[in-house]
Amino acid sequence: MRIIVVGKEGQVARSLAERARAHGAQAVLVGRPKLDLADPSGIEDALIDTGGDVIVNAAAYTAVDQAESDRELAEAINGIGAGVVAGAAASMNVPVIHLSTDYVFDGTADRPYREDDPVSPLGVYGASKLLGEEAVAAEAENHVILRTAWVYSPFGKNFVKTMLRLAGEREEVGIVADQQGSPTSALDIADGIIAVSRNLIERPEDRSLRGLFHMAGTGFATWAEFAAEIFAVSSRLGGPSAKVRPIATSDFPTPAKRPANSRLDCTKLKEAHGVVLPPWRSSLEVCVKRLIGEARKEVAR
Ligand SMILES: NC(=O)C1=CN([C@@H]2O[C@H](COP(=O)(O)OP(=O)(O)OC[C@H]3O[C@@H](n4cnc5c(N)ncnc54)[C@H](O)[C@@H]3O)[C@@H](O)[C@H]2O)C=CC1
Repeated sequence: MRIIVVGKEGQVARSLAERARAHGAQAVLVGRPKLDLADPSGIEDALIDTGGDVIVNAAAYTAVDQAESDRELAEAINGIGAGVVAGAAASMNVPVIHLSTDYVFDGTADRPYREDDPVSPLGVYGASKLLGEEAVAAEAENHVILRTAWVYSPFGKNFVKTMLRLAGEREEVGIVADQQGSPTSALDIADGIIAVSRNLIERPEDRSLRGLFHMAGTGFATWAEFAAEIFAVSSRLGGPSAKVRPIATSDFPTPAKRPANSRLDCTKLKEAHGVVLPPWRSSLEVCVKRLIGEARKEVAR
């Protein structure tokens, strides 16, 4: 199976590149300058030129706060560009897997969100990702949209790397304790995407495999609990650690509002695709171990 991955540098794109081989698959990454989601004119040609059995769109405008003052570009990349990728997949007659976000919800529900719950994004980023969901569904019948949340990995910028850096600089960090979600390893997302890809290719007529699904790490936490676990694992491994001071969202104002409840109910994915991501704590341990190991190697060099 040859997977065309849109995006070259992102957490999910790099995780797909790393995990594909372990699954006997090949991931071919295509991104700027060859494919720019903000420039629809070159997208289909770049995808046809790359060629593959399935397209995964792992690229997006992901700067949540910056998007508040950059609506046009966020909508071009996350909305229009995503639709053009899906349209190209349809004309190539291959399935498309698109990534979306918990930020399509306003976070006011008192239980984990299901796929058919009403959407109501709080900011420009969430609204632009919702446009993308609608465009993908309109352009390609043979699609899967995977909403995920709180993504971290050994790659790029993310909460785990930020916490480990801060632990090296401070004794205490203030972390919001009134937002809940599921920390999700991009490496687990990659494993999940590869399993979903195989299902789509092996069962081209099965409609239950197509459509919208939630895919996040198993179990829930607040950001403060997530940070405390990062420090606990790091400290066990002899890495940097800090004390977590729980704070309220209102103590940490940001340009974009975040949902208080980002919990995603992933039952539909399990029932249709047989995919369940591992408990968030076990995947977090793998990532922290790897980051501390890499930092030690760097120092030894
Ligand atoms: N990071 C997170 O916590 C969450 C991410 N998601 C979604 O998951 C997907 C993957 O996210 P990450 O890997 O964390 O993102 P990332 O921010 O690590 O990577 C985004 C990638 O998109 C590429 N990109 C940006 N603009 C582009 C353009 N105009 N043309 C081509 N490529 C472009 C970047 O170069 C980068 O490779 C995205 O769709 C994101 O919206 C959903 C929920 C949470």
